Amino acid sequence: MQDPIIRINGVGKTYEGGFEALRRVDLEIRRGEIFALLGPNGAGKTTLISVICGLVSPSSGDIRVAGHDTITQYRAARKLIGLVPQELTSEAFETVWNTVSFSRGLFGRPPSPAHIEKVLRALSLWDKRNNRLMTLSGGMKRRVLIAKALSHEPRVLFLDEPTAGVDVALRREMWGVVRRLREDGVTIILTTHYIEEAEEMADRIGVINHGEVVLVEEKTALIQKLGRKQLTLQLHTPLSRVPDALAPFDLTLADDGATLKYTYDAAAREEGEHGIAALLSALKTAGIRVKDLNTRQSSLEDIFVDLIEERA
Ligand SMILES: Nc1ncnc2c1ncn2[C@@H]1O[C@H](COP(=O)(O)OP(=O)(O)OP(=O)(O)O)[C@@H](O)[C@H]1O
Repeated sequence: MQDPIIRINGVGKTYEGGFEALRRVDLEIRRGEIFALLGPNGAGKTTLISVICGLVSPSSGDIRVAGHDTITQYRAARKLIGLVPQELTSEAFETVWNTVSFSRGLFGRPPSPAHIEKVLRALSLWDKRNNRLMTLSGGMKRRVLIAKALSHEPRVLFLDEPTAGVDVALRREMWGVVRRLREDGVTIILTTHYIEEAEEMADRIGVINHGEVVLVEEKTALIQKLGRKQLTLQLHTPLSRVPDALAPFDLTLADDGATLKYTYDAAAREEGEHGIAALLSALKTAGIRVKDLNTRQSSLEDIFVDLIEERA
């Protein structure tokens, strides 16, 4: 495997007052991936991002960004990182161009109008470059946040809940922006409360709960591995109970007597003893006629809720 762009090694954080927000986190972020960090409120997502960005010092462990230690080589590490916070701070009277150019200067980079132009064009902000921030729509302000974070040409971009509180159209637009950045080779780490966002965007997913990374997995593998499938059968004639012959399938009969549900591991072979083909044939033998059927794959949301509840 390629060298990871971020290597987090045994990182813990205990805040003053004794609250342990992170417990021995080990995590590697791959170059060029979109990594979604999921977790309930207070799980430690912002703390982890802040530690990686050098805004909060870890109580234990160490972090390397492209080989640079975030404490002993802070400037070199920080230069490679862009951080998109949730909200714009008060620069209402500044123009888009000045705000973004100024951000670049903060990282000690020499002025580069060509780079600022490229960023503004990529984010569809070029026409607005001379507008004051206060005159922009919510969606444009979000894009300015990203432009600022990209002004110094980082290789890793952190997005802290990039679409919190925005409408569906804008959320989709933001997803498009993030995907294009990835195509440019930027590694993206985003935190989100929206499972749909992780499901849509991420290559890999990390789940953090009570300061611990409880799971890291490729998104597709995660859905396949932990996902369950549910087969719903609409029966021709309602049943009063599930016939004994079907007991091995562990079916549930809805109150109307006409809906049977069968839940099974998505990873399990469907042809097995308890597979769908076996079930359909057993139904036939039992003389139960099926009017309609459909299957549903459990979503990442189902998986996530199960995981968090398990560990609560
Ligand atoms: N400066 C601080 N001092 C003491 N405790 C803190 C401090 N900052 C955060 N915490 C606590 O650490 C825990 C983790 O907070 P953090 O902000 O990292 O969670 P989060 O996963 O980002 O949550 P959310 O989804 O609500 O933003 C919380 O219980 C929080 O109250």
